[in-house]
Amino acid sequence: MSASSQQAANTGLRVAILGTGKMGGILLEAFLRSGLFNSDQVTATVAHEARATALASRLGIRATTNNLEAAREADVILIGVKPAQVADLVREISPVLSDKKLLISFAASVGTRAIEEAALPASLSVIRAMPNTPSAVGAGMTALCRGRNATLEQLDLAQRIFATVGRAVVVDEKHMDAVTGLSGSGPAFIYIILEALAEAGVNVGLPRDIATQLAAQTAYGAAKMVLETGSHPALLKDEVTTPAGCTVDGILELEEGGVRVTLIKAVKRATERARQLAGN
Ligand SMILES: NC(=O)C1=CN([C@@H]2O[C@H](COP(=O)(O)OP(=O)(O)OC[C@H]3O[C@@H](n4cnc5c(N)ncnc54)[C@H](OP(=O)(O)O)[C@@H]3O)[C@@H](O)[C@H]2O)C=CC1
Ligand SMILES: O=C(O)[C@@H]1CCC=N1
Repeated sequence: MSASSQQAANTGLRVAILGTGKMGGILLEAFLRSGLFNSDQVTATVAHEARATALASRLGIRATTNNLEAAREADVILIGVKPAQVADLVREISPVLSDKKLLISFAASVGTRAIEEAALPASLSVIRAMPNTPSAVGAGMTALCRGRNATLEQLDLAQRIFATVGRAVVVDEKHMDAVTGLSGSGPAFIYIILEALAEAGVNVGLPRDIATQLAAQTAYGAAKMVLETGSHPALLKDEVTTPAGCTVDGILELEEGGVRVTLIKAVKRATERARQLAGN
């Protein structure tokens, strides 16, 4: 059963998502679907009134452009604005922050220390998360780390929250930009690979809808094999590669095209950029 179809125990907590754009919207809808929060426990904020109105009427939640009001009533505050906006937003809501609230930022690049320094009180509990968009279908991957004031219980709460939308792991904060470059940006890299595989299927004569299905299910199956067998991907690849068969010919093309190096460089570039995003 996928995580999205599992009902989670309601936390009984009030939550505010400040910056409910693409990622925030995906998390919000998934949390509501899982039963983790009911619509009357959630407030979402955005920059534009029209978007707030649309969100409120579509999801039956309270949506506003007023961050202070939303944060005042929340036990858990999720931050999903652009990295360069995080510090200002935290300063804006500081008058209503207290030791009793937990702040979880899922903005790329912004460290827990920077958030703690922008916040009053200085003892605010901060957790940093890096989710990804497959959270929309319960197949998300989120990495979490805690700031200096967050307790293990709060980290556990954050892990339970994100586990309702997929897998959630705890990492050292020093790894968060690498996580961003790999699993945060990763879905975009995989979509390009799927698009290319589907195009390849069309090139060898398959109808596009079938080719897309074959490509996506093959990627899903291969990913599931890695996760569920625990086998090294190289060993699983060897199972497919019949001596003097056709797979090895395809692999030769991949190696000649530098697919490994290209993917390594893509994650490296995304990680390097993630390190800079808080600044601009
Ligand atoms: N997209 C992804 O795959 C992932 C994104 N992230 C992180 O999530 C964050 C948002 O990214 P994404 O969702 O892609 O971007 P979006 O541009 O879709 O979302 C940003 C949201 O912030 C809102 N906003 C802007 N200013 C304010 C403000 N002052 N107060 C309240 N809300 C405000 C915008 O409102 P409006 O809609 O009205 O313009 C918009 O809804 C980033 O920090 C990113 O690093 C993390 C993991 C994955
Ligand atoms: O592209 C970005 O900056 C965000 C962070 C990870 C995924 N999307």
